Amino acid sequence: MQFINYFNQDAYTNIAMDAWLLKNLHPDKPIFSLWQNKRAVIVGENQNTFSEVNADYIDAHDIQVVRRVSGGGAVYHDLGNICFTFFVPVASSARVDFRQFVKPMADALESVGIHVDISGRNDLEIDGKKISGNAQRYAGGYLMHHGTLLWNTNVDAMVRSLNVADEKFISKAAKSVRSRVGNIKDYAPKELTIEKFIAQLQYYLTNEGEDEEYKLSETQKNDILKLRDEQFSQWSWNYGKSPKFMYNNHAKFDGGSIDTQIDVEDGKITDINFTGDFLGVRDWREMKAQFIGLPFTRQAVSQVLEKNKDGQYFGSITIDELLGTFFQKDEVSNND
Ligand SMILES: Nc1ncnc2c1ncn2[C@@H]1O[C@H](COP(=O)(O)OC(=O)CCCC[C@@H]2CCSS2)[C@@H](O)[C@H]1O
Repeated sequence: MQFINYFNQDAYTNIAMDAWLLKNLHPDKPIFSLWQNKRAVIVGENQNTFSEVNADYIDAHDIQVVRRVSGGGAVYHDLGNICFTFFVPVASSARVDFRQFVKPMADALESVGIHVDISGRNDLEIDGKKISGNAQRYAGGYLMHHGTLLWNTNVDAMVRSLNVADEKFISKAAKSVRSRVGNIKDYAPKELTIEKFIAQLQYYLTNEGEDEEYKLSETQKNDILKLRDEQFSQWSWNYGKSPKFMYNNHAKFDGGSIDTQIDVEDGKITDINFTGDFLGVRDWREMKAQFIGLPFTRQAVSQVLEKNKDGQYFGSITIDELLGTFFQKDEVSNND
C-alpha cells in the first residue's frame, strides 16, 4: 500500500487532513498513513464536547480538543499514541466491514511479535485491555477508516482528560464507551522502541517497503491548512457543533442549596434557571439576560457573576461555589 506522511503533530491539522483527504484524495487503490498528535482529545462527530471533556484539566494542561468527522466516542492522544488512517475506494458504504481494516492492523502487530484479539466492538485488545479504538466515515465512493494504537500513553492523563460526571448532561449526543485500556509497550519485546515499532508497521503495510510515498503537492498542503484554520481549529466546530443539551445540577452548601438548569444550543446558553434554597439579597433573574447567548464556558459565566457580585444574588453562596455547580473543578495538581 502507498502511504502519506502527515506533516506535523498538531491535532487541528491532522484531523483536518483526515477530513480533507477523504473528500479530495480519491485514490485508485488503498492508501494509509501513520501519524501522531501532541496531547489532544478527539471527540466523535455527534458528541457533546462539553460532557466528554474535563474542561478544567484540559485548560490547565494545554490539551487540544478537536471534533473529527467520524462517529464513535472521545479518545485521548499524546505522543505515546499512534494513529493510522486508511483511505479506500469502495463500491458502497453498506458493504464496508469494520473487520476488514481492523484485521490488517492486527496482522501488522502480529508481524512485530505482538498478539492482539479483536473484541466484539472491533476494538483491538491485549489481555482483555483495549489498545486500539477505530472509527469510519464514508463519502462519495471513498472510505476513511482511522484508529489508534496505545503504545505508552499516559493513562492517568487520559482518564482525567475524559472524565466528566455526564449524567448532568441530557441530550441525544453519542456517548463514549469507557473501557479498561492498556499499553502495547508492556507486552512488546523489551528492545522495541516506539520509533522502531512505527517503522516496522510501516514496513509491513508497504509490502516490505516496496510501495512508495504518495507525495502531496504544496497546493494540497495549503488547502489542508486552510481547512484547519477555517473549521477544525474553531470553537464553533469543536464545541459549537455539540447537539443541543440541557445541563442539570444540584449542589448543597453551608448557605443553602441550588438547582441549576441550563439549555445550550450551538455551544451557547439559550436559557438558564436557578431554583432551591438560597436567600439572595436581590433576585438573580435581574441578570438572567446577561447569560443568554454566552458560550457555556467557565470564563464567560464567571465574568457575568463577577460583574454582578455586589447584588449578592445568591446570598452567602460564593462565586466559586456557584461556578462549581456549572463546571467541575479539577482537583488534581498541575505539576504533571
Ligand atoms: N487513544 C486511545 N486509544 C484507544 N482507546 C482509548 C484511547 N483514549 C481513550 N480510550 C478509551 O476508549 C474509550 C472510548 O471508546 P469509544 O469506543 O467510545 O470511542 C473510540 O474508541 C473512538 C476511536 C476513534 C479513533 C480515531 C482515530 C484517529 S482520530 S480518533 C475511552 O473512554 C477510553 O476508555
